[in-house]
Amino acid sequence: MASGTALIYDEAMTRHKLLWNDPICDIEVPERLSASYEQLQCYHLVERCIPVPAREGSEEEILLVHSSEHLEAAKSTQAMNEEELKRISGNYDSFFFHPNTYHCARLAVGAALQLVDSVMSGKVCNGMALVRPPGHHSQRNAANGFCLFNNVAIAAEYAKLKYGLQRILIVDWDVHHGQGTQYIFEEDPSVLYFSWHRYEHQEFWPSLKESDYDAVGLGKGKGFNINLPWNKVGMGNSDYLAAFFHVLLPMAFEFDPELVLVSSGYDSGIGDPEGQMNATPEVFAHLTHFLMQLAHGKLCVILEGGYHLRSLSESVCMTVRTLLRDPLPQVTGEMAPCLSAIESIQNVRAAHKPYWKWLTYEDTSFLHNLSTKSDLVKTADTNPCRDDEAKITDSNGTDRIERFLELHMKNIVFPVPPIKTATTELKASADPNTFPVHLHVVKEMDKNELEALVSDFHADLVEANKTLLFLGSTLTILDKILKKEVCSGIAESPAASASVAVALRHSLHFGFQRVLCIFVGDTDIMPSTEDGKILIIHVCKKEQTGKSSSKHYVVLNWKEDADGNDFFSAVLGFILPVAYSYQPNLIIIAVGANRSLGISGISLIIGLLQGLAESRILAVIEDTDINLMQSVAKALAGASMPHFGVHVPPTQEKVNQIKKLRNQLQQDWKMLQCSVNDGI
Ligand SMILES: NCCCNCCCCCC(=O)CS
Ligand SMILES: [Zn+2]
Repeated sequence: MASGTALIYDEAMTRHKLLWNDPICDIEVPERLSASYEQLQCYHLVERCIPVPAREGSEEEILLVHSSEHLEAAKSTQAMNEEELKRISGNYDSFFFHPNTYHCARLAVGAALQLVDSVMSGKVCNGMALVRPPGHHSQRNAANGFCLFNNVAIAAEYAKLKYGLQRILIVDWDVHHGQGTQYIFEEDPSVLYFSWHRYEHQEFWPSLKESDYDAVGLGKGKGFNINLPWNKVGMGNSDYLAAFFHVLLPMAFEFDPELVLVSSGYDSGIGDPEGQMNATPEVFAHLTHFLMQLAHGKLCVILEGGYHLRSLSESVCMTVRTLLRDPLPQVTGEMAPCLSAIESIQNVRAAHKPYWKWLTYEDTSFLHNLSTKSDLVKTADTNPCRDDEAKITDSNGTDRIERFLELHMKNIVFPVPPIKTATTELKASADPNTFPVHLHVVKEMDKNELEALVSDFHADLVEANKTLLFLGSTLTILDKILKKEVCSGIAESPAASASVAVALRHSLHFGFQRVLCIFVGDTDIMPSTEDGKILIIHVCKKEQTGKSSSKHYVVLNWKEDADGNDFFSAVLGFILPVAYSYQPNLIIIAVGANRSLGISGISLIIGLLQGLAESRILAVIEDTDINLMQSVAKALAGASMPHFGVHVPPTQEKVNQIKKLRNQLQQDWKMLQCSVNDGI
């Protein structure tokens, strides 16, 4: 399993610059690259990455996407004087040439290809390429929107050709629609393209009809082009997370890509003059973390836009830190998507319903059927999504953004230590290669220390006759986590329910305010949760007599489908949104007897929830299945997800159960919202 993060940066790409006055293009400055790199150095992240050199993309590689006319036109600019450069630049929408542009654009292409090679060869697991000029607006025959060659599109074609890949996911979180990339792949089912973008009902550049949610791809490519238009500015962290939970991630897991490329534009971040959005840098750590759960972690992040230097730099650092598998900082802001975001999410889900199994069962419907979309334009008020925060990004807000970000980044807590998973003597740990990840083995708590602890706090929970010892490993590991000596841990227990009950009580006693417990399997002990300090999600086979779900105690009846894992939609569409709404300080994953989930379902939960609680996860395992222990250890240690078997969509009755729970709880846990029809 490859490890390590590549970083590609070449100072030569700073030599493309605007030579004349052009208020549209003057934000695409060389300092975008140097400031980002300097911030990475400042956080000591450069030295933790594996440096990979850029190279010039060859003409042949550029011709994978572009016409020879386009290539020749670009090549001819190297010898031009300023007047000629200005004239040829005028042939394109929002593009400028400099004598070095062609060379820089070839380096940007080559950097992207070097990154693909580093990941596909297993030299690294993932990486980031800091490049300019950007690429996602450029088309077969035209430069556009600061872009000359489409770096990410060429990287996708290159990966298909050289590595025979058949499923590549491109995630474009830049705030502009990568129409260039859409045009290149809209008939190609081997490339799933997802883009969200400021749209404002076609008011915002590039103001294209085909940037709307109903552009789903053409011919064989139908269903493989996903456009999520933002019809208001001021979108924030919760809007972006909801878009991942309810649109991108279910499709991405069903698509099961072999490689993930990110058109990583940070003009969707706060303070950017183009985007006017409110998402803060740490959200990019969470978005990156989710994508690392796909394609065995094979992820290539390639820079596109981002024009507020401080916002750009901080977001780049958040991305690289996550690629290095550092635990994620808590995401800030109210976990509630705004109405406009939910409308867009609902519409794009409805538009894609005919093409995706997981959607087939969801009774999504268009907000307004397409003919009345014009009504939306009339109703759309021009105010940004959240008036209060939007003030931060008003025009003369530059210095105020600096101050805001200065303060915001100071308040961001980076968990220490970076991910380290502890365990006590595991039966299997004798054989090191069964645990392919480094496990920090801790000494058991000694008997009298344990007796003192239990008798003080937990005697009522532990019947006298039960051997106290089994509590030992749970409390030993929990103590290490509470004291931040380790991030996560695995404890074996012959009675998961009792161990969990004591662990929950102990955590609250320690002072944690919100503990999320996901209990998989049958259990009888369910501690009281009414004060909101504990949220239980109980995944079990059979109907729990007399226990209906409530805000802090959710029962999810799920018996995994025999021939595959259908649990994706429950994790992505329900558990993840609830967990992110709750923002726990600690997560306890317990696996009791008769677990009704497969190992991949349990690993998926751990992998996706790891972004929460600063990665503080305690796993309490009753089921001594060695494969389960191994998978849990790998997931906790941040190793990328195992390959999930065949993706089977959940049955109608399982989807109905999720829908019912979503309707029942979406007022409490607002990240569950993905349509406005349910009378929000
Ligand atoms: N009234 C005309 C306004 C034109 N604005 C063009 C902005 C291009 C932005 C391209 C970009 O950021 C790439 S990521
Ligand atoms: Zn952009």
